[in-house]
Amino acid sequence: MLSPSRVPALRFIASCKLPTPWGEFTMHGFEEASGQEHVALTLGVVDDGAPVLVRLHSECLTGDALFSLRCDCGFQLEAALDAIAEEGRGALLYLRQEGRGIGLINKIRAYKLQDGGADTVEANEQLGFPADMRDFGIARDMLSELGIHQVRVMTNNPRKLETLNRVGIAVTEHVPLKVGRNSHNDHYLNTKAAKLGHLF
Ligand SMILES: Nc1nc2c(ncn2[C@@H]2O[C@H](COP(=O)(O)OP(=O)(O)OP(=O)(O)O)[C@@H](O)[C@H]2O)c(=O)[nH]1
Ligand SMILES: [Zn+2]
Repeated sequence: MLSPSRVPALRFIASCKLPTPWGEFTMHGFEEASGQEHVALTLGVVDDGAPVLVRLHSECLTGDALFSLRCDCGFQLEAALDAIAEEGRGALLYLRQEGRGIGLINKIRAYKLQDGGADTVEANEQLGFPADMRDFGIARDMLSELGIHQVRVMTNNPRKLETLNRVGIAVTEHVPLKVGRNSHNDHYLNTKAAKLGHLF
């Protein structure tokens, strides 16, 4: 249950079935006051109080849908769905935070700067953005609405774990998600470890 004393950052809209190669998920739609939309996919019973295997996945159109090798996102998305399907229970929050929050067109601008030699953090900064604009706090309202209060989180990003604990979602386990390293994203992943604190 959401605390009555605070206004949720986003609102639950509707749920439907979503059959996939990994099984039949339920897809839940949410909307922020700004109009930004997010979805969660759940498999099995997730509101029984036991810790739930969860992935907070930030939108990456290029990696998730267009098979880009510049990052590890598509591989992580598949690995997370594999793990949830194997347990028969879990949740994937698909957060519409494209380009670490700067949006798709700005991510293309950032990629162009990286084509010219900047690293992923320098490119954001040259465009006038912080290295990472994402607020993972929005996951609290999605998880609360789904009846999930304890999570086992698949990520390499310690900021996701810290944020969930800070907003009152108990992280009972950190599950690393190290997949998809290749010659195109090797430098990018090393920069994330060195400058953004990712655990590899
Ligand atoms: N601005 C910018 N965004 C990027 C770049 N490469 C990937 N992204 C975005 O970064 C987000 C994914 O972040 P990652 O740092 O790969 O991973 P994470 O979500 O922090 O951590 P994990 O849970 O371990 O995946 C997605 O929104 C991508 O669109 C880049 O070079 N520049
Ligand atoms: Zn990506």
